[in-house]
Amino acid sequence: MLYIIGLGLADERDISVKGLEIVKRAERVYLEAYTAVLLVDKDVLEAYYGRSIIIADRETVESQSDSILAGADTVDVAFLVVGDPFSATTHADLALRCRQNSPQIPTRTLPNASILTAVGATGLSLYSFGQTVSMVFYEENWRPDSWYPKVKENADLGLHTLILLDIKVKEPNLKALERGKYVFDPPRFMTAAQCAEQMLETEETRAASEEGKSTGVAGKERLAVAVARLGSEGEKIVAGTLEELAQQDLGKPLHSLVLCGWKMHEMEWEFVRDFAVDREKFDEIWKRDYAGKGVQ
Ligand SMILES: C[S@@+](CC[C@H](N)C(=O)[O-])C[C@H]1O[C@@H](n2cnc3c(N)ncnc32)[C@H](O)[C@@H]1O
Repeated sequence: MLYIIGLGLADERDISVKGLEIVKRAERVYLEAYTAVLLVDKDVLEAYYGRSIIIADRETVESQSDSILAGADTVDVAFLVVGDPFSATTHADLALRCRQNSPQIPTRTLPNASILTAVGATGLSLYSFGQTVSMVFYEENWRPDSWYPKVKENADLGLHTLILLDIKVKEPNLKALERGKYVFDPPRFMTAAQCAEQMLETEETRAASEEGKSTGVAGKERLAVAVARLGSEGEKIVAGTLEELAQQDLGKPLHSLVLCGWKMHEMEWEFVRDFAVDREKFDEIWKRDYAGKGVQ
């Protein structure tokens, strides 16, 4: 059996009791370590679980899954995923390969907390979120803004947008590669401030280009909520305009950003304003542009 086990969001103790029992008795234990990370290192997990763990990077999971699935039709293999295994990740692929395997490999999933629901701690109603989008690191010649039309679609419906931020682990260093050397860059995690900055830049670029490309959905005075390390003791939530949040340092990863929808309800506003960098400004903008007004 392949057990796909969610680890939750913060540390080694967020695994469920059921999950831990399986980890303790499984033949092999893998940790998927590229779509999200816990706030603790592998050795802390190993000490708590009493098991050694094999790190499964993207290459292993996507191109060498046979090594993970080997023998899983007869023995138990545990595949650990940070957060919830089927939330904002692509592990349906691994489960599908189990079905297609001959003989078929039975699978079982153990769900856990996910950023998709933990974000409710901001006070924004999960009923009022539209499609989730991802923000990748802008590079010198590559500044993809495919997130923009999706944010616009959500905004047209008055809905909030959860923006998940880029994680780069085990990326080959391109300069070294040109010299024939295979070395990895240090891991990089996008901050909420970097995300806000990129959004403002895209809005500005669109405003300066052909008419109609800029809609204001990522303008300086759009209200948003930045979150860091949700679910951990040191979690942080800060609300403000995109311009304000581009200046906020929320500390260690992981971070996410929520862009507030026009229909932000009074009850949501009351909750969120407690996290505001500048409460007066937050209130003023909410009353002027939001407060259930619908599309502007
Ligand atoms: C690809 S998603 C993986 C989601 C995971 N499977 C889950 O269910 O939460 C990873 C992104 O979610 C966000 N994220 C995950 N955990 C977080 C946390 N505890 N606090 C804030 N953001 C988090 C970050 O933006 C991170 O880059």
